[in-house]
Amino acid sequence: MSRVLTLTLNPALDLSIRLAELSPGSVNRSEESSMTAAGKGNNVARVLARHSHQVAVSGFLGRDNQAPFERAFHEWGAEDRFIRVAGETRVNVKLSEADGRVTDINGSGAPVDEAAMTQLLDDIEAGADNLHAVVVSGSLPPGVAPEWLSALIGRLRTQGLPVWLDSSGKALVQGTRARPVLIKPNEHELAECVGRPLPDEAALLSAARELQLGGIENVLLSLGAEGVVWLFEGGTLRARPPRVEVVSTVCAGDTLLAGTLHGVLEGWSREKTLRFATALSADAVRRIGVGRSDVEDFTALCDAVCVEALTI
Ligand SMILES: Nc1ncnc2c1ncn2[C@@H]1O[C@H](COP(=O)(O)OP(=O)(O)O)[C@@H](O)[C@H]1O
Ligand SMILES: O=P(O)(O)OC[C@H]1O[C@](O)(COP(=O)(O)O)[C@@H](O)[C@@H]1O
Repeated sequence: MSRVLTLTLNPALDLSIRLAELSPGSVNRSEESSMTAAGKGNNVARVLARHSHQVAVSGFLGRDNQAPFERAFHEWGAEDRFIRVAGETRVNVKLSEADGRVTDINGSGAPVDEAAMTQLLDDIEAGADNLHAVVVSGSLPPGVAPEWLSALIGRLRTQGLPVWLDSSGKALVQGTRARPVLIKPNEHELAECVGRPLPDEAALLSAARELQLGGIENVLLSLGAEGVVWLFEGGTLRARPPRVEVVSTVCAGDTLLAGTLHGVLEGWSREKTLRFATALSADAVRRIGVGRSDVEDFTALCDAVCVEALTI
């Protein structure tokens, strides 16, 4: 069992709605809906806690609707170290249609002030002992600048902590400058990060390698249904998931990151780690929410993942 801190600076309540087909501009009827405590770091925490790691969750949480988060953290067995801020945590809407199409409507989040940012830094400094990894995931709320994120990652690194970063836009650009040990961009995020279009797989792989050679030890490039490419010093592994029935792709990226971190913390080989993480994220798309490894066919799912070494 390892100790992990997840930082979700901009958490969310995910309102997931399943419907046959979205008809914009008219009254739609849902087939199923649910509200879940989420946000990228929290989703990672949920998966890690389920795999027996000791997890602390932190970031900024709106005081006015914190009850469902507190219930969820308690249920997951995660230590709640969120800094409370004024107002409500955002609600993100996820519309999943029968054909697998997902429409995300993500809010901007509750504003965060300097005092809360200082409190978070102090709390991290006080509670960083014996951590095996820190996951920093998701977008930034109003008031938090990408440069602050970069400084935060720099500080964690100075404390000797391996930081895993999954973000987007300017936060990813600035966060990457502080050299986390791993980043997990999808293709759009990678293009934003290097500041140029990446029209095909060759362009994507060479941009990912560029970042890795520039000092990011691991780049985990996620490619949706096409799978994932893991670039590290001296090698590249590619994994392809089996075809699965798509219910919702929301949380697939968070599950992939959590599954990879689980394998690394367990000391597994990269091949075993990537196979597991790819299978876990394939399971995530079969359901609303994060992937599960306690399902009956999980071994078969792992066996069906195709892992190969690439020479790039
Ligand atoms: N349709 C799918 N079938 C099987 N696996 C999938 C599918 N979509 C995503 N995945 C898995 O989930 C991972 C993350 O998905 P991706 O969409 O790339 O991430 P993000 O949600 O961060 O954009 C992929 O690398 C892949 O392993
Ligand atoms: O912080 P962001 O980038 O707005 O993303 C938050 C959203 O991403 C999620 O964490 C899902 O992320 P992935 O689909 O990339 O795994 C949702 O739970 C949440 O609503």
